[in-house]
Amino acid sequence: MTDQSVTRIQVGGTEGSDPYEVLVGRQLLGELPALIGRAQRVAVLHPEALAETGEAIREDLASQGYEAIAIQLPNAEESKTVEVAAYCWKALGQTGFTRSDVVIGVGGGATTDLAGFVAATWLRGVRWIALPTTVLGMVDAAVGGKTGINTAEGKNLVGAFHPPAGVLCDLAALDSLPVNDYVSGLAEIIKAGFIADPAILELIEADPEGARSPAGQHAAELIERSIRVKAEVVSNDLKESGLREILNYGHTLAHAIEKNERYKWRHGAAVSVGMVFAAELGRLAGRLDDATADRHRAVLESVGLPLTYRGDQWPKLLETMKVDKKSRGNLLRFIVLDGLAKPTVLEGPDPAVLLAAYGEVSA
Ligand SMILES: NC(=O)c1ccc[n+]([C@@H]2O[C@H](COP(=O)([O-])OP(=O)(O)OC[C@H]3O[C@@H](n4cnc5c(N)ncnc54)[C@H](O)[C@@H]3O)[C@@H](O)[C@H]2O)c1
Ligand SMILES: O=C(O)C(=O)C[C@@H](O)[C@H](O)[C@H](O)COP(=O)(O)O
Ligand SMILES: [Zn+2]
Repeated sequence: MTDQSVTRIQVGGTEGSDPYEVLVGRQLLGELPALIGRAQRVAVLHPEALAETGEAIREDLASQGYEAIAIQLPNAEESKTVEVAAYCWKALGQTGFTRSDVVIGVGGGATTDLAGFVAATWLRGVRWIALPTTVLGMVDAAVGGKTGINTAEGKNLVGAFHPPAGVLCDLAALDSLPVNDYVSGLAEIIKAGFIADPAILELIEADPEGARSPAGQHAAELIERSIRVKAEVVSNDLKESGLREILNYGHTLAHAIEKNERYKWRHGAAVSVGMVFAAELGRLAGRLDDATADRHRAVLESVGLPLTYRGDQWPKLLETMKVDKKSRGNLLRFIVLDGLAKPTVLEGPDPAVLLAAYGEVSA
């Protein structure tokens, strides 16, 4: 892809929601006014790490005549709390934010989850635009309209389905991302490879070192392929009545690990361990062949993602997994693979099989 080209990926338009586009390219801010539409006020929500970017966007919008405010959020998972949401509601209230005004979330997945949630709840729902600045935000969090915050009991337990009006993925933003965060986003890209698009796995396996950098030869292709996987799924099942659950591959254990680590682990790192666990669960349940299960370890390790977690934590993790959103009553449900790109649900696995699968990821 040349610097000038912009890829447009359509999303949604089902279940009463408006369709929107995910744009991937560079210098996309010129697209903002069309997305903002006739709003008078805009609020630019950004993390501390992107203070300059947030202020530059605010100034640019103010110079175009919008009443623009910037709301600075804590970095990373610390922003996904009810206290931070309340801080934003207060700022919107004091600015006189009405139903025709627009929230803009500029940052990683934590920022866009929080910004989308604030937009979903303010006046029972105002428009919002996502400007993801991490790989993970571009390929997953900003697309699909899942917004939310954490509670003391677990990850993303409060939220709403509230799709954005548009998503602008400016690849230049990735140049300032620490390598650890870039690699964390690869976990969701690899997830897309295992559940739907094995060409992703082949691209990474051919050049794992290149995959770790935005300068890598296939960076844009990996991002676009993953967005297409997500767009296809959420366009067919926005509110997760079935199909969308496949995007939760690896997440049942991952969310329990994140909570156990008080959200100091990056989401992608936890998803990496969670996918190895899910692969072992699939294998032990007689669904997944050995080669595909082993391929998880190989590709995740090749880019530097973790494969194991503390063995002594199983009872706590199991307890947390019970409030996973895929659970139904006392029934635990996991996404596993019947084969490469063949995701399916495993309901109520034998506790001994669960424990054995955890043994395979225990450090
Ligand atoms: N809604 C969804 O469908 C969905 C999907 C996947 C993940 N998520 C959520 O996304 C979150 C993880 O997102 P993430 O991995 O992007 O992490 P993040 O949002 O926590 O960002 C990681 C760190 O990078 C900083 N940062 C962001 N962009 C930067 C840039 N361009 N340059 C320098 N620093 C930058 C952030 O301030 C933060 O400190 C989790 O809360 C996860 O639950 C949501
Ligand atoms: O979009 C989805 O649906 C996903 O499951 C994508 C996940 O990568 C993402 O982490 C999501 O936030 C998890 O959703 P949750 O409903 O399990 O909180
Ligand atoms: Zn995720």
